[in-house]
Amino acid sequence: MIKFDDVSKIYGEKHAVDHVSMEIKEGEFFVLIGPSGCGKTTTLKMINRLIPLSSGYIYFKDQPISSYKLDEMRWDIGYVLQQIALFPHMTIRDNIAQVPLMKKWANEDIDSQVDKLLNMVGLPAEQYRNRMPAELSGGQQQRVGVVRALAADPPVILMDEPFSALDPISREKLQDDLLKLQSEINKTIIFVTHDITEAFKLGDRICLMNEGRIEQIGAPDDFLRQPNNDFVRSFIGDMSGKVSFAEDYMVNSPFDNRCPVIQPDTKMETVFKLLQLHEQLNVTSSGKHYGAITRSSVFERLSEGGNHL
Ligand SMILES: Nc1ncnc2c1ncn2[C@@H]1O[C@H](COP(=O)(O)OP(=O)(O)OP(=O)(O)O)[C@@H](O)[C@H]1O
Repeated sequence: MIKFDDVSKIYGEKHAVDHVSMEIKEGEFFVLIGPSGCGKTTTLKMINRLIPLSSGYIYFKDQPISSYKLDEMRWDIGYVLQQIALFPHMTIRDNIAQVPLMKKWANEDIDSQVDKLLNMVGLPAEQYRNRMPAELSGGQQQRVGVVRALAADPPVILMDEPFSALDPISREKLQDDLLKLQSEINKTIIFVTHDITEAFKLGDRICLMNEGRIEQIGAPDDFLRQPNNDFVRSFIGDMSGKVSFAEDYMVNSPFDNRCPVIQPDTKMETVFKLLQLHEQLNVTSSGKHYGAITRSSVFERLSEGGNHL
C-alpha cells in the first residue's frame, strides 16, 4: 500500500530520515516508534507530502506520491494529529463533513456516514452530531478527529501521537476502540508513538527508528524474541521483564486446556498482550465459568511456586 525506497530527508547537514526503505501492507496497523527526534513525524509527513523528500521515492498504491494531484491524494490519506483542531464555529457534523463535501458527496450520504462513524466510536450520533466542539471533552474531540480522518473512506490513515495528550484511562479506552474499529473497517493505519506499551498493544508490526534509521521492523513478538541489537534491547528493556513473566505463564499455566483464549499454541505476543494490557481475564470453557484471573493473582501464585490457580 505504501512503499519507501531509499528515502532521506536532510535539514542542513542533518539526516532527519536516513535512507529508509520499508513497505507497509494493506490493512496493516503499522507503528513508528523511537526516541524523540529520531524522525518518526518526518517519516509520516513525507507520506502525505506535508514534507518534501530530499531523495528516494515513496509509492502509494504502486504510484510515486509525486504523481498524484495533491488534494486527491490527501483525500485518500486521512490524518489525525495529537492536538486535533476542530473548527470551533462548526457543529461536529460539519467538521466531519469537510472532505466528503469537497469530494461532492450527496448530503444524505454524508449524513449517514457521519452518523455511522460517530456511533462506531462511541459518540451516539443523535446526541453529538449537532454539538459544537467546545461542548466535548478532550477525549471526545480526539474521537471526532478519528472520525473526521475516516469520513471520506480513505484507505490509509496517518496518526501522529493521537492519544498522547489524554489521561491514561481515556487513552486506554481510545486504544481499545481504535483496535475494534480497525477490525471492522480494515484500513491501513500508520501510527506514531513514543510509548512502547502503546506500540505493542496496537501494532501488527512495529518500526523502531533511531537517528533517522530503522533499527528493526517486525511483529511485537519478533522484538521480544529476536531483538536486532543492543539499542533495540535497551529500548524495549522494560518489556523484556514482562516477557519472561508471560513465558513463565505459558509454561506454568494450568489454564492451557480450559482457557479459550490461551492455548498451548497461542502466540506469545497474544498472551503477552492479554496479560499485560488487560487487568482481568474471564476464564470460561464450554459455557462454564472458571472465574476471573488478574495479573496480580497470576503473579502471586506463580511466585508461590505453585500452578494451582
Ligand atoms: N523544519 C525542520 N528544520 C530543521 N530540522 C528539523 C525540522 N523538522 C525536524 N527537524 C529535525 O529532524 C529530526 C527528526 O524530527 P522529527 O520531528 O521527525 O522527530 P520525531 O521522532 O517525530 O520526534 P518527537 O518524538 O520528539 O516528535 C530532529 O532532529 C528535528 O530536530
